[in-house]
Amino acid sequence: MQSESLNLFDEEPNESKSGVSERPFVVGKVSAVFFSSPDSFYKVLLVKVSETNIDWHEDEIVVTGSFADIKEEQAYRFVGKTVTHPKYGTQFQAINYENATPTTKEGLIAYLAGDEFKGVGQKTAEKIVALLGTDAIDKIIQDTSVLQPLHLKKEIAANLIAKLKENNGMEQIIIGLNGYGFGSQLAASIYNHYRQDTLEVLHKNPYQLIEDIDGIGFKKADQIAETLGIEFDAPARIDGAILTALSDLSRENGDTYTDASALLKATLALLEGSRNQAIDPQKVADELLNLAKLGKVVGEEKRIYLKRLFEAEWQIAEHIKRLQDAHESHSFKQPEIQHAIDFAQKQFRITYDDSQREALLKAMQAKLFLLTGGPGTGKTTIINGIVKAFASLNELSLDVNDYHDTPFPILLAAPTGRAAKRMSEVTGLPASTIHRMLGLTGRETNPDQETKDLDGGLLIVDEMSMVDTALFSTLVRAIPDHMKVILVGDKDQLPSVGAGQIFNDLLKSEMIPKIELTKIYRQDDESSIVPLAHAIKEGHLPDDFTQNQKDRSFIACAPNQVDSVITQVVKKAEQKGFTSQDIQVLAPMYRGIAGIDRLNESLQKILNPKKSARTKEVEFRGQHFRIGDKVLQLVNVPENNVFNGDMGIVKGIILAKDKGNTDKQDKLVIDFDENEVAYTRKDWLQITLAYCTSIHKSQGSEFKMVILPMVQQYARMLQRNLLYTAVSRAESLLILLGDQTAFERCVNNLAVNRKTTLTQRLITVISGQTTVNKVQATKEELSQETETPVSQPKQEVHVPDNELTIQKVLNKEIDPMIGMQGITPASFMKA
Ligand SMILES: Nc1ncnc2c1ncn2[C@@H]1O[C@H](COP(=O)(O)OP(=O)(O)OP(=O)(O)O)[C@@H](O)[C@H]1O
Repeated sequence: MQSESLNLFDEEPNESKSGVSERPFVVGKVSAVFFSSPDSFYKVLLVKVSETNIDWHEDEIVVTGSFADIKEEQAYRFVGKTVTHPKYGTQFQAINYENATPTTKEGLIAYLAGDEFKGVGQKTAEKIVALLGTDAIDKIIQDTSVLQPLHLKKEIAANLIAKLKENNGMEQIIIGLNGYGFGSQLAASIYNHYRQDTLEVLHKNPYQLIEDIDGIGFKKADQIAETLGIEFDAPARIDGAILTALSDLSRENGDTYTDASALLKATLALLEGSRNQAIDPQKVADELLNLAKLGKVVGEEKRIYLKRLFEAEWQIAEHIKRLQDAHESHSFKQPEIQHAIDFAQKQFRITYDDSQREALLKAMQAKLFLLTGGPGTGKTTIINGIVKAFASLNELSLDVNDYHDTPFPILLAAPTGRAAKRMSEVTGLPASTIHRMLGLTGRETNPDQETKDLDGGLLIVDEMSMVDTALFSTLVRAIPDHMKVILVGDKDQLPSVGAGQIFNDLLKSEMIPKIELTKIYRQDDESSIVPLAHAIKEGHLPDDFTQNQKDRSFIACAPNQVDSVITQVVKKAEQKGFTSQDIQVLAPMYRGIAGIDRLNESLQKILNPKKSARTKEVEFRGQHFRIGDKVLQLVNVPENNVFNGDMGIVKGIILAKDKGNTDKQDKLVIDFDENEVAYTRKDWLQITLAYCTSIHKSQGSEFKMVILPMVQQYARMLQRNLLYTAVSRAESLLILLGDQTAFERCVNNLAVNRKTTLTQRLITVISGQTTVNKVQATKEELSQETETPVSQPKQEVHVPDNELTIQKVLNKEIDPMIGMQGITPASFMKA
C-alpha cells in the first residue's frame, strides 16, 4: 500500500548503501502505543526495529508523530529524522509513515483472518489472497466487485469492505496530511472538518482551507498549491488571496468593510510575497468580481465586505426591528413605573437625579434601551434600579432559591468572565458571559451557529463596548420577541477586539431609546481618578496632572527607566501590604523595553521570585511559570468555565517525571476563583503571565491599584480611548509614569472611527429611510436592477495604476447589487 507523500521536508536525505539517497526510515512492528493525544493525531510509539538506515543498534526505538489509528503488533515504515529529546533521549520523529503490513502472503492472510474482520477466518483469508494477491486490500478498496467470485456472505463482505475502507481511508488521509507537513493538531482540525473528503478538497483547492480551518493562512495553502502545480495566476489562488486580505484587513482595523484600493494592495502583497511573481492587477479585479458573483464577498457602492460581516450587520438591524416591533409580556403605565422607581429608590436608599430617573423610566417603557456613561456616573446603580423595578412591576421574586424548576427570569450577561463576575457581585444575582448564556464555546467559525434559546423577561448586557459584530448578531438572533433588552456600556472605551463598533453604532443611529449619564458621583468621595478619566474623555489633561494627589501620582521617566521605576513602585506597594492581585500594571504593547513581556519578567522577579535552584518551574515560549504566579487566560474554554480575560494563580506544577503522574505529561494547575483547571503543555498557549497585561485585555475589569506607563515608543497605540480605558480600570490608586507628552498625545489623538455600516442599516430597516442606494429594494426591483446595472459616480481623484484597474471595475462593472441578487434585507433574518 503506497501512500502519496509530497516532498515538503527540508531534512537532508541519507545516502543509502546502494548509493541512492534515501530519507532516514525505520521499519518495524509497533510493540506499544505509549501516548495517544485525545484531540490530535499525535502519538508516541515503541517500535521493534526490523530495518532502518539510521545509526541505531538497539532492538526498539521510540517513534513520535502524527498517525491515524495505529495498531499494536502491526508493522509500519516511518520516514523522518532522529532527534534528541532532553528528557527522553534519542527518538525517531516521523514526518510520515505507511502501513508496512502485510507485504507477504502469510502476513496478509493473518491480517485478514484477524478479529477485526468478522466472519473472515483463515480459510476465507487464504482464498482472498489466492485470488487477489498481496495487493488484495488496494484492489478491494478500488473496486469491491473483485470479491464476487468468492461468493462471500453479504454481511461478511460488507463488513470486510467497510472495515478496510475505514482503516485505510483515515490512514491515507493522515498520511496525506503528514505529507503536506501539517502538525498533528492541524491535521486533526482538517480531518474533523472534511472527514473522508479531506484529500479531495486539498487537491482540488487548497485555498479552501484558509476559509474553513483556523490556523491555516495563505502562505501555507499556497505552499501546498505550488506542489500540486497550481499556477501563480490561477483563479483559485487569487480568490484565496483576496479573501485572506479582506479578512486580515477587517481584523487589523476592526472595520466591517474595506475599499478597493486597500484590498488590491493587500491582495497583491500576499500573492507576490508568497511566490515572488508579479500578478496583473486586472486579474485580481476580475476575480473580485467573480467572488462577488459567487456571493463570497459583497460589493456595495465603494465598499467591499466579507459576506458574513455584510450579513451580520443586516441581521442585527432586522432583529433589532423585530424586537422593537414585538410587545413585552406585560407593559405598564407611566404612574405604575414611577411607583416602581420610587420603590427601588427606597430599597437602595438613594435619590436618583433627573437623568437617572429618566433612564429608569425609558428603560421600563422601551422594549430595547441603551445606557451609556463614564465611570462613576451610576450605570450599575441604574442596572440595579431596573432589576428592582422590573421585578416589582412583574411581581417576580429576586431570590434565586425560589426558582428550582424554572429558570431565573432576569438574564445578566457581559462579554468577559471578569465583567460577568463583577455584574453578579454588584447586583447579587447570577450573571454569565454572553458565550456561556448562549451555549457557545467562542471557537465557533460558522456565523449561523445554533445557540441555546434564551428564556426570561429581561436581559441586561453590560460592557457593551467590548461586543463585536459577530457576537452581537448571534446574540440578537437568540433573543425571543417578548424579552426586554437593556444594553449598557461606556461608549468612549476601546471598541471590541473583533470587527465593528456595535455599541457606538447603535447609539449613533438614534433609532433606539437611549440615555447618556454624565453626572459623576464618585467625585464626592474625593477621588481624583474619575475626574481624570472624564477630562481625558473630553480631550484634555487636568492642570494638576503631574501633581501628586491622594489617589494618583505621576512619575516622569524615560522609556528605558520604565522597567526600574515600576519595579520600585511595586516593591513599595508590596511592603505596604498590597498583593499581586491588588496591583495591576497595564501597558499598550507587548514588545520593546517598556513592553508587556519585559515588564512581566521584571515583575515576576519581585512578586514571585525563584527562591532556590530547587524551586519548581516550567518554561514555555520564553516565560517561566512557578507556583504562585498570576496568569491571564487568553481564550474562552467554557468546558472548564474559564474565559478570555480571566485571571488565575498557578496552584500546582506536576512534572512528567513526577511519581504518581500516570499520564506522564507536564501540567500546570491554575486556580480561577476556586475553579481549578489543569493545563497540559499543549494548552499553555492559552495562558500568559499577568503581572502586566494589555489595556485591551483589562477591559471589563477593575483593580485596586493600576500602574500605567506611557511613552512615545508606544507610537500608534497612543490614543484617547486607550488611555481612558486604562485610567478607568483603577479603583483606588493610579500611578502614571513615563513621558507627559505621550499622555498628551493620547488625549489629542481621537481614535479613527471604524468603517462600519450598521448605523445605516438600522436607519434603513427601522425608519424605512434609504441611506444606501439599493439595499432596501424589493425582490422584483432587484431582479430588474440586475438587468440594467446602475453605474456609480465617476471618481475624480487621481489613483495609481493598480487602483485605477479596480476602480474601473467598481465603477463600471460591480453594481451595488453584487452578491445581493434576489435578496432583500429580510433574507438576513435567521430565525
Ligand atoms: N443618585 C445617586 N445618589 C448618590 N450616589 C449615587 C447616585 N448614583 C450613583 N451613586 C453612587 O456613585 C457611585 C458610582 O456609581 P456606579 O457604580 O453605579 O457607577 P458606574 O457608572 O457603574 O461606574 P463604573 O463604570 O466605574 O463601575 C456608587 O457609589 C453609587 O452608589
